[in-house]
Amino acid sequence: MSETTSTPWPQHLEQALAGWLPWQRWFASKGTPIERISVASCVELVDDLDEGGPRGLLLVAAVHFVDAEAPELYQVPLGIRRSLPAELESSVIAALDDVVVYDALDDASLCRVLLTLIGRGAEVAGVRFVAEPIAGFSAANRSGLTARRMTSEQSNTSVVFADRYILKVFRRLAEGVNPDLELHRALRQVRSSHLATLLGSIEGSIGGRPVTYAMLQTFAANSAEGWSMATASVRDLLAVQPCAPPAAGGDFTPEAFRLGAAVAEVHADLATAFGTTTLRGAELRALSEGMSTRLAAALPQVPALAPYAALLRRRFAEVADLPGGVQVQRVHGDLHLGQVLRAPTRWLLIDFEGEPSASIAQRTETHSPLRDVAGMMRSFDYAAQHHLRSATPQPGTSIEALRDRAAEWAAHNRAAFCRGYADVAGFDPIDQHVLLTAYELEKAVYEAVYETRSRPDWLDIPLRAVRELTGLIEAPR
Ligand SMILES: Nc1ncnc2c1ncn2[C@@H]1O[C@H](COP(=O)(O)OP(=O)(O)O)[C@@H](O)[C@H]1O
Ligand SMILES: O=P(O)(O)O[C@H]1O[C@H](CO)[C@@H](O[C@H]2O[C@H](CO)[C@@H](O)[C@H](O)[C@H]2O)[C@H](O)[C@H]1O
Repeated sequence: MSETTSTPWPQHLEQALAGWLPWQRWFASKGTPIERISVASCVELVDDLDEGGPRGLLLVAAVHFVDAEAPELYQVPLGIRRSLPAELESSVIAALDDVVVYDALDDASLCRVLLTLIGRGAEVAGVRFVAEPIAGFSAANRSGLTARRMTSEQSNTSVVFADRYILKVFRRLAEGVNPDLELHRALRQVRSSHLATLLGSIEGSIGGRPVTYAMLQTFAANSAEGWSMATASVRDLLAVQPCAPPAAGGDFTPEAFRLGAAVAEVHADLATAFGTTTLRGAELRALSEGMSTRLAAALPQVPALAPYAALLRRRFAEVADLPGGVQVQRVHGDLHLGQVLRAPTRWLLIDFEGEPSASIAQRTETHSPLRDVAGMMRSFDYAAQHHLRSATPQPGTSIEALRDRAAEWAAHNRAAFCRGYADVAGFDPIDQHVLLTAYELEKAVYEAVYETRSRPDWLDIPLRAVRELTGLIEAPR
C-alpha cells in the first residue's frame, strides 16, 4: 500500500500512456497538440502478482499541452499482470519488461477491489473510500458479484456490479468535490425521490487540492433511458400515415408530462437543500452578459454561428431588462433526455456533473431552473431531428413533410413537459418566454461547440434551432 511514483517503470508508462490516452472516448481535448503525459500520482491498491493475480494501481495522468499552461488531469486505474487472460487482450496499454499493463476497469476482479474498499470505508495512501450511511450496504457480501463495464458512449467510465450497483469512475479530474457527488449527497438529505441512491465514493487530493475519483449508486435495473424512449416514439410516428403525435403508437406525451413533474420536484428539493436568491440590477445584467460572453467564446470555434451573432446578442440582452428579476438556485446543469431514466415506478435524474467542459467553479454556479427546462426543450428537438437524419420518405411524402411532423412531435412533448412542470411548480415555464428562449439559444450555442468537437455531422441540429429560435425560419409549434 504505497505511492509508486518513485518506482522506475512509470517513466516507460508515460510514453505508453501518450499512445493510448488521447484516443479514449473520455479524453476531452481531442485534436489539441500534446507536449507530453506525466504521472501526477499513483497509489497501489492491491498486489496479488506473486499469487498469479493482478496488481492494481489508481493512477492520475497529467496531460501537458503545447499551447496551454495548465495540464488536464485524467484518472487511469491500471491493472498489471504477468500474463493476461484472453478477455483482457484488447485492454492492453503497454507491455513492460515481464508484465503487461492494462485498463483496470475491464478487469472484474480489480473492479471488485474498488467496491470492497468502499464497503470497508478504507483509506489507502490518502485515497478515501467512503461508504455512505445506508442500511445494509457496508455489511453486504460483494465477493461474488459480476462486474461489467458499460459500453455506452460516456464522458466517464461506469462499471455495473450484478445489476445492483453502478460505480462511475470520473475520468477528467477537476479541483473540488464533483457536483455529481455533492448534489446527490445534498438531495439525499432532503429525501429527494427522483434519483438513484448514493452508496459511496472514492475521494482524495492531488497537490493538496480535493478531487473526486468515483461515485457508487444503486443500479436502476429494468429502467429505460429517456433518449431511447423518445427517439422510439418519433420513429413510430414517422412510420405511420400522417396523424397527430398523440394518435400514433408509442406516444411519449404522458411520459413527458411525468418527466416535467419529476424535474420540478428535483428543482424544489435543490431549492430546499441550497436555498434561492433573486438576481436584479447589476446581477441580472451579468447574467445577460455572461450569455453573450459564452457566445463570443463559441464563435471562433463554430464559424457557422457568425451570421446569427447579432440576433443572438439581442435575445440575450433582453434578459437584462426582465421585470421582477430572475430567481436562481443550484440546478442539474446539463439536463437532456440522456440524463433521465424511466425506472418502473418513476423518472430518475442522473449525472448532476454539469457541462463536462466547464470548471467545477462554473458548474456550481446558481442558475434559473429554466436553464434545465431549456436543456429538455432542446433535447425534444434533438430527438425529433435525430431520426430525420436517416429517415427515407415513403412514396407520396417528402422529407419536408417528415420534418414538419417531427417538429410537431417536439412541440407536443415540449408542451406536455411544461404542463407537468407547472403541475408541481405552480408556474408554466412557457410563460417565461424571454428567459426560456435565451437559455435555449445559449444551450444551442453550447451544442454547436459540442457537436463541432465531438460529432460534426450533428452540427446542423443546433444550427437549425438557432435559426428557428431567433425567428429566422418558422418553427412548427
Ligand atoms: N443509477 C443508474 N442506474 C442505471 N443506469 C444508470 C445509472 N446511472 C447511470 N446509468 C447509465 O449509465 C449511463 C452513463 O451515466 P452518466 O452518469 O450519464 O455518465 P457520464 O457522465 O459518463 O456520461 C447513463 O446513460 C445510463 O444509461
Ligand atoms: O451526457 P453528457 O454529460 O456527456 O453531455 C454531453 O453529451 C451529450 C451527447 O451525448 C450532449 O447532448 C446533446 O445530444 C443529446 C443526444 O445525443 C441530446 O439529447 C441533447 O439535448 C444535446 O444537448 C450534451 O449537450 C453534452 O454536454
